Amino acid sequence: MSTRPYVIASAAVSLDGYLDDTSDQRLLLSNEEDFARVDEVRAGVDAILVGAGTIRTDNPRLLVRSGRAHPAKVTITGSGDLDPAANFFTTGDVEKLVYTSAPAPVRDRLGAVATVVDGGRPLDLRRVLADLAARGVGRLMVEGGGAVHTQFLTAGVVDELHLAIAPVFVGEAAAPRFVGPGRFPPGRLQLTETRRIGDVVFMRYHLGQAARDHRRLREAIALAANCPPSATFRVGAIVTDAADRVLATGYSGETAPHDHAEEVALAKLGDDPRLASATIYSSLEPCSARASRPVSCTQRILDSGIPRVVFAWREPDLFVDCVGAETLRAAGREVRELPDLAGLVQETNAHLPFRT
Ligand SMILES: NC(=O)C1=CN([C@@H]2O[C@H](COP(=O)(O)OP(=O)(O)OC[C@H]3O[C@@H](n4cnc5c(N)ncnc54)[C@H](OP(=O)(O)O)[C@@H]3O)[C@@H](O)[C@H]2O)C=CC1
Ligand SMILES: Nc1c(N[C@@H]2O[C@H](COP(=O)(O)O)[C@@H](O)[C@H]2O)[nH]c(=O)[nH]c1=O
Repeated sequence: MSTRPYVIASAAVSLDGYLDDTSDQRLLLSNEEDFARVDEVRAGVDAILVGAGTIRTDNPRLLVRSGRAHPAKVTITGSGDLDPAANFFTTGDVEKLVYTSAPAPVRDRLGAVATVVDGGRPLDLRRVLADLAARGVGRLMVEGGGAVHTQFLTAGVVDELHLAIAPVFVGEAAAPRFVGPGRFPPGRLQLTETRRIGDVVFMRYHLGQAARDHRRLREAIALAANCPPSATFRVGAIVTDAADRVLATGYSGETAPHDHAEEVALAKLGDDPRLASATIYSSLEPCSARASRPVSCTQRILDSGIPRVVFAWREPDLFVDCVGAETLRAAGREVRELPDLAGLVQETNAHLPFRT
């Protein structure tokens, strides 16, 4: 069972690594097009977190500009030195959560405008994240500032890092840096995207387990290219062990026309004991009902004991109403959806009349 949300850390930085300058005016490092990209990311998460320092300095609204639903807003503070009239609290009809190491005085100050939650003393990020997950936050965007980014990265709780590099120098020693000193995750991050956005360069990295998931899921998606022509979904699946070694692969129609990718891969493993700590990657959400065979892939995964399921594309309502992800989660399995890769799966399934 996942105990924390999927965490995306996001920042715009100057060429010399600063988040802002020391002036009273907020430094706009992103350009218009890059702010639109940030807006897309905001629209795809359940909550946005910034540190109390950012609320004091920027007075941000943290809303989605493009008319879609606003995510919840989250902050962390020790002092509770936050103005109840700040935009963070007064804008957007959404939940505002304040995690603090001093709940009683902070509740006195902010209890009327936010839900104040005990974050432990000292504040424990994993406890904060577990509480957010329990409140239904599956995806969290962390926008900063520097103290917050440093702590999330050094605590090893960041899955994706989004960095926009702006073509300016700040050059002030007292300005906030993207991160301060600390014990960061060792080794090189996995660079998964670079994009030129006008004069800004956008870079996306995956870290830790998220990097392994991203790589294996791309491989599963690529397997679907082997599927024979069909009037149904073309899907690829890979089962890995706890050390990320491939145990089995499968693709739709591999051994018979009605085969699903997951059932092919699972059939190759029988009741292999390594399934008890395995992950199954599938380009499509595992089916929960099917016309061609009596047992769904969701049921086969449950029967196999596999504790983790990672998929890219939530099944569109073309043939049946799929509740695979919900069913697996309800049974206590960890389910990771990587919607950023759904477009690749849709390309492989362009023969089907789904709408995006
Ligand atoms: N370019 C960009 O993308 C972004 C830039 N920024 C910039 O970053 C700057 C702010 O960064 P920074 O000053 O580092 O502040 P942060 O936004 O990182 O907030 C730091 C504050 O958060 C609270 N906090 C952090 N960790 C803990 C903890 N473990 N326990 C309790 N409270 C904690 C404390 O609040 P308290 O003091 O109340 O106890 C602390 O002072 C601003 O200039 C802003 O413009 C911000 C976001 C994005
Ligand atoms: N300056 C800066 C960012 N700043 C972030 O945006 C927040 C303000 O958002 P809003 O309330 O929507 O105006 C601010 O508090 C900080 O978290 N973000 C970026 O992607 N690029 C930028 O150049």
